[in-house]
Amino acid sequence: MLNKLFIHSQEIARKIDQCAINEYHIPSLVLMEQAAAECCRIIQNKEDPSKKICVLCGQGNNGADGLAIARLLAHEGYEVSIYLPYHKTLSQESKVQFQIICSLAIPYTDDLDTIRFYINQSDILIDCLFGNGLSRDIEGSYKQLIDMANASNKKIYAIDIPSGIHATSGKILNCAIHADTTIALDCFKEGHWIYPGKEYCGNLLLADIKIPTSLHLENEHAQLINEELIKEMLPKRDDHSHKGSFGKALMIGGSKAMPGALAIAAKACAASGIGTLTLMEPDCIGDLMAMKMDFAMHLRANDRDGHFALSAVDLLKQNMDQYDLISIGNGMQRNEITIEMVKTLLSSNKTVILDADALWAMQDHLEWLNRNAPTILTPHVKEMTFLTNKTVQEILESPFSTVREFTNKYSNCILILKSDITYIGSKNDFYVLSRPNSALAKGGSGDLLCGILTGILGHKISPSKGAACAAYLHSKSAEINKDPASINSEDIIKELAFVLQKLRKD
Ligand SMILES: NC(=O)C1=CN([C@@H]2O[C@H](COP(=O)(O)OP(=O)(O)OC[C@H]3O[C@@H](n4cnc5c(N)ncnc54)[C@H](OP(=O)(O)O)[C@@H]3O)[C@@H](O)[C@H]2O)[C@@H](O)CC1
Ligand SMILES: Nc1ncnc2c1ncn2[C@@H]1O[C@H](COP(=O)(O)OP(=O)(O)O)[C@@H](O)[C@H]1O
Ligand SMILES: [K+]
Repeated sequence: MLNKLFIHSQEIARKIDQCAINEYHIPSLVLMEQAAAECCRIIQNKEDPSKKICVLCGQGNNGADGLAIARLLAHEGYEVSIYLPYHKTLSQESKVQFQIICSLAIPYTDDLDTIRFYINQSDILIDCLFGNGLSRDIEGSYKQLIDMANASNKKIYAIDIPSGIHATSGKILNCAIHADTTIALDCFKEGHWIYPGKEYCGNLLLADIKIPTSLHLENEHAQLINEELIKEMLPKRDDHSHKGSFGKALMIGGSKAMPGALAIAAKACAASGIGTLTLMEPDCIGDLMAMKMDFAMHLRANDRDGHFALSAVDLLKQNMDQYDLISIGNGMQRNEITIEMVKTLLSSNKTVILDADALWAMQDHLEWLNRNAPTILTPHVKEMTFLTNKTVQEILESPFSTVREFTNKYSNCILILKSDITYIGSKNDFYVLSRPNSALAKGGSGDLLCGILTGILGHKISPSKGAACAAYLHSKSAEINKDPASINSEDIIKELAFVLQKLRKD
């Protein structure tokens, strides 16, 4: 049973396979048999044995997996046919698997017209043309096969990764199988979690092929966030505690035009268990904030034109030492004063969370991030353009390397790159959260996350683990039994209490 869901690049996944074979002495065919048995078990659980299955195999080891899967499915009583290219081009492992197929007399062909017939006769296709070894554009008969499979409208299971999707970039190399289900082998590949690769996977599952966990941990990896991981990491709350045990937070933000952003963040922070919370807001919204927030204390700063006046910078300098962690940005407005306040905070030794307008304020001052205390930044993809030289398109195409480049450069930063998939990186950890939910595709969702993050970081937890917990809590609390169009921040904050309770109890 896999308790950690690792994500690797093509190169590292290959290296891990090779290490398992050469250094741990697990024969390649043993790994393959394990992979085939798991795939067969998954398919058997979903498909009746009366179904006819056509397995499309390539010349490499993804194809060898396909031959082993075909054999096991035939053994379970499915009617199976196989496409296999000309014998001479096959990998060593494929040649062994092919001999077994021949001795069992399972029908196979390398002829495109015959395979068209087999595909039409089948209920299900299994795509084993290319896996982690795809290295260049697909042309010729392989392209014809992929087009044929996609046009057939049959249900398709892709093994390891849909053929045509590059395992690191998630890009389509000329054409790709559009799968209904993809069974990743041993680990996820980065390309499973980048568009368009993710979309081509359909329902994405992971098969454990029993490669030692240590091999994943000692190589560069990311982990997919799931409930088990969060249960392990979520900070406990000792009953013999006091308000000082759970952090003293200051949240800075708000303006006449956007008081709600700070209010939402503050409520989410309170609901996440912060010990004490103070809101620093411009005076013009002070009364409103006091009415909205029973729980918080208030540090009112002078206002000008509906936002902080310059004197807020001095007020911050005089007061900031009292707090353990400070967030800044929600509903704050983009102006020189925001830049000055961010600069002040980043010259301190406090844990700082930069959100929303505070991220804009960083665009010409990235050197401020070279500090000893942790800085947690929460950009959505557009805000990420303030922090790199990349365009939105380039960030979307390379989220793993975008985050890694940033955290390699700013080694005490934790970056939460937000979209319907969220990528969380630090110098030591990398987490990916994928729980698409249109309930969160609304203004204010980012403020909620910032509040939950501040609340969780008040507890004793490393900032990157805290960031992973906050991202999970945020999305899990938005999974409410209501139409997503109507789910609002109040609903999500209420649900958070039950999500936390369940995670801590189980
Ligand atoms: N024991 C193990 O190691 C385990 C491996 N496992 C399985 O192995 C899979 C990886 O196997 P793999 O490395 O053989 O790569 P695979 O994806 O089958 O294709 C490579 C072949 O395709 C060729 N080729 C590439 N691009 C091409 C193109 N555009 N058009 C045409 N040809 C192209 C390439 O040729 P070359 O580039 O060398 O000229 C080479 O011949 C992995 O996904 C998993 O399923 C698991 O069972 C776990 C244990
Ligand atoms: N379709 C979606 N599925 C899952 N999460 C989403 C989706 N759309 C947005 N989110 C999440 O909601 C939050 C939106 O943040 P942001 O864009 O900063 O919102 P705002 O600035 O309006 O508060 C992020 O955490 C993002 O990951
Ligand atoms: K495949």
